[in-house]
Amino acid sequence: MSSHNILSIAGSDPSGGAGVQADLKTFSALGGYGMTVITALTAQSTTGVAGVQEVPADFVALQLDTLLADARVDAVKIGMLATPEVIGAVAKAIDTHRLPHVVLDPVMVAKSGDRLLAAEAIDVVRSELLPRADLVTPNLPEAAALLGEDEAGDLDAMRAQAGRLLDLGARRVLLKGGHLGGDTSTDLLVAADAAPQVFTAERVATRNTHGTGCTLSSAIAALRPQRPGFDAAVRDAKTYLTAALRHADALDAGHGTGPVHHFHAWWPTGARG
Ligand SMILES: Nc1ncnc2c1ncn2[C@@H]1O[C@H](COP(=O)(O)OP(=O)(O)OP(=O)(O)O)[C@@H](O)[C@H]1O
Ligand SMILES: Cc1ncc(CO)c(N)n1
Repeated sequence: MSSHNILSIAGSDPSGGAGVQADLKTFSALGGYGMTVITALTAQSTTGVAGVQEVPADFVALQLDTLLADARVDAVKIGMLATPEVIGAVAKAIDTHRLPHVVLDPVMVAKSGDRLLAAEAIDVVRSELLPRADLVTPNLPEAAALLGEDEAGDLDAMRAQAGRLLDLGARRVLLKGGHLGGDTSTDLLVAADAAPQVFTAERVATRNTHGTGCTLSSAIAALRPQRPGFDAAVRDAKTYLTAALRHADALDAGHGTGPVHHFHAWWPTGARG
C-alpha cells in the first residue's frame, strides 16, 4: 500500500493551531494522506474562541457517507463534536462503515477555557463513543468530566481513573498528564488486555501549547497503520509532539497561546514507515 488515508472528524480553527487544520498538518508531516469531515466552525485565534457555528448533524452524516462510499480510510481521529446529534451521526458512521483504528480525543474546552462541547453532550460521548473508540485520549479535566469525579492529582490517581474509564467500556485509554505540571510531561496508556505503560517526555518550556491534544491524537492516528500496535504509535506520536513543541516559539501566529510547529524536516525519514 503506497499511502494511508487518515480521516479527521473535527472542528475548524482559523488560527491553524488546533482542529482539522492541526490534524491535516500532522497527517502530512507523518506521511499520511489527510481527509476531513467538519463538525463545526469556530471563530478562534490564539487568544480565544469568539463563536461557534455547528454543522447540522445530517450534513455531518452526508459528509461521512459521501466520502466513505468512495474512499478507503485506514485510521480515524475524532476531535470537536459540539452537539449530541453530531455525536450520534459519527457513532452511526463508525458502525455502518466499520471504521478502523478510531482515536477519540474527547475535546470539551479550548486552552482559552471556551466550551467546545455542549455540557449535555458529555453523557452521549460516554455512552455512544467511548465503547466505539479503539483509543480515547482524555486530558485530566476531560477524564474527570467523563467519570463525574475530581481531577487526578498524581500518577496513582491517574492509574485509578484510567482503569475506571476502561470499566465504562473504552478499549484503550491514553490519559494525558500535561495538566499535572512538573519537569516532565507524563501520559499513561492502559488497555483491558495489556499492562499499563507510562510515556514520559521532557516538559518543553514554552507558552505555545495551542493544539497539543489535537496534534497528539492525530499523530497516533497517522502512525497507527504504520506501526504494529497502539503502544508504538503512541510512543512515536509523543516524540513528534515534543519536537513540534520545541519548535513552537519559531512561529509568530498570534499574541496568545501560540500553536506548535509541524515542521517535518527534523522528523527522521526512516521513522516515517
Ligand atoms: N509543555 C509541554 N512539554 C511537553 N509535552 C507537553 C507539554 N504540554 C503538554 N504536553 C503533552 O501534550 C499532550 C497533550 O497535552 P494536554 O494534556 O495538555 O492535552 P490537552 O489539554 O488535551 O491539549 P488541548 O488543549 O490542545 O486539547 C500530552 O502528551 C502532554 O503530556
Ligand atoms: C476546533 C478546535 N478543536 C479542538 C480544540 C482543542 O484545543 C480547539 N481549540 N479548537
